[in-house]
Amino acid sequence: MTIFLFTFFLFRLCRQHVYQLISTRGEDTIKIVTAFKNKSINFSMEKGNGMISEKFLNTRLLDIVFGKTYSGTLIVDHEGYIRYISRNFCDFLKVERNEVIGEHVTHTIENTRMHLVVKTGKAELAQLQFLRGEYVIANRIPIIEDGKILGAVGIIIFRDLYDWQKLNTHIRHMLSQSRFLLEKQPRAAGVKYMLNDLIGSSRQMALLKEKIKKVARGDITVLITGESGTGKELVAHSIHSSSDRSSGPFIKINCGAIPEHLMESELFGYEEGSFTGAKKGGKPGKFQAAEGGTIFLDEIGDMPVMMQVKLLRVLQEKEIEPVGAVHPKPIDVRIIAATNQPLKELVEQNRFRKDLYYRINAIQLDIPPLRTRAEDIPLLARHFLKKASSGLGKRVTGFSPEALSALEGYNWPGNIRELENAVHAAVYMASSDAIGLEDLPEAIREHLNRKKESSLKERMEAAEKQMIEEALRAACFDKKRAAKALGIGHSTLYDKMKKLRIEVK
Ligand SMILES: Nc1ncnc2c1ncn2[C@@H]1O[C@H](COP(=O)(O)OP(=O)(O)OP(=O)(O)O)[C@@H](O)[C@H]1O
Repeated sequence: MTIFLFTFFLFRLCRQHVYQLISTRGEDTIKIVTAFKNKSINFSMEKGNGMISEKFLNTRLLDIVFGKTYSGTLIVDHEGYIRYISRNFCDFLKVERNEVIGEHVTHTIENTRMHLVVKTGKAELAQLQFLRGEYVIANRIPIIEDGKILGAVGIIIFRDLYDWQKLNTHIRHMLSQSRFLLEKQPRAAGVKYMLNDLIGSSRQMALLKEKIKKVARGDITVLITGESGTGKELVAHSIHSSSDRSSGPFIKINCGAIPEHLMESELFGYEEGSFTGAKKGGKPGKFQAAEGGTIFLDEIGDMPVMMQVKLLRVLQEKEIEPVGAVHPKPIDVRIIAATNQPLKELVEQNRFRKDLYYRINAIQLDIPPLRTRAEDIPLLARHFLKKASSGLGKRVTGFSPEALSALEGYNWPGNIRELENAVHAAVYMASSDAIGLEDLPEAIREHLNRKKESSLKERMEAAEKQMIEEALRAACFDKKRAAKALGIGHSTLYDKMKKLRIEVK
């Protein structure tokens, strides 16, 4: 609602300008006929060839109309060349007007889309634009006469810098609030993701989604395995939100992050007076908080052995024993566990209880590392690009082919988390609407360079091998003659044949 009102306010502000222009009818230069009704401005010129030129723009008049407002105005012609720019816009951009008139808009204004609006003929209203390190609100309206695009008017809204910074903070806050509300509304406590949030079209991902749907139905304990950053937590959320418990809570515990001496009370709660410093009335634990829902035990491999015994009891008896309680309490909670450690090896090293391992391992969902499903990378990268660009209010809409192929060729030791962070950082760095190779993190570019170097080396070796084999054949496999024909010494030929694994029967 707040965003709507805000946008409406900006919209009115721009409309006001256009009406001011309309009221200037009768000037011998431009007659502006209609305004925002069709999301475009129709200019009708009393003189001229239908193209916008300085001759037909009364700069003085436009300065009077636009000069004293809190918005910057720009007019480009049908090719995107600047024909008019208001003084306050020049001040904001820190450019001289006479230097930018006649320049292409892309040379003067970062992240502009005016040159695209004159191509599409479609208005873009109340868009966030990142300009000189700040967000501005931009309205870009094509100028159309008799169905022909003559140019476009761009209006950016700003006040003085201090006011603008306040507005900027306000917008960021509103954006994060609206996202938070949208995401939160349909989901139960603690639930962040649904099955649809699991992006990936590879065969492995399709199988995984099928398995999630199957296991979601019952109450059976599930063990999710996979390298760090592959999406184990996301899968746990998806199981919960696809299950009959989806309206119940989803409680996550990181078993590696809770100090051992606090774990029991954290998980099962405590009764009043059970230890010095215990709260009056006691305190419920995470299991009680998850009643009717799901508890997600992340990094279960890090759970202390003593706690493993207690957890096994919960699984078998479906009851918990809060610290200091006289009687156990029944509990209705589904358990999902996850680990990136080889639990079987931990069992062999007596660091994980065998009975608990068999109890939780009945259904195991293994998430494959990203490097084994490169076909998911473009889809994921575009998903994270959309997320990052809307979060940062920056219009970055795609990847250059080189950048995309570098992402596909990288080995992603940090898996999807690393890809998400890489795309986020690249959106920050991007200076056009497509992420280029130069915007990607150094690790990815270095990996690409190493691959290029090694492929050059491989190709050189292959060519060398071919030449030696040909020389050997031509010399009827007489090595001395072949070496002479190649212009190298006898022993050098031997070394090369050994290195390149060339065998002569
Ligand atoms: N298939 C996917 N589609 C979209 N986003 C994903 C996918 N898998 C993982 N992510 C995102 O990647 C990030 C890491 O995922 P998550 O925390 O679930 O990984 P994890 O395996 O639990 O990691 P760790 O073992 O380090 O705890 C999260 O931001 C998550 O939203």
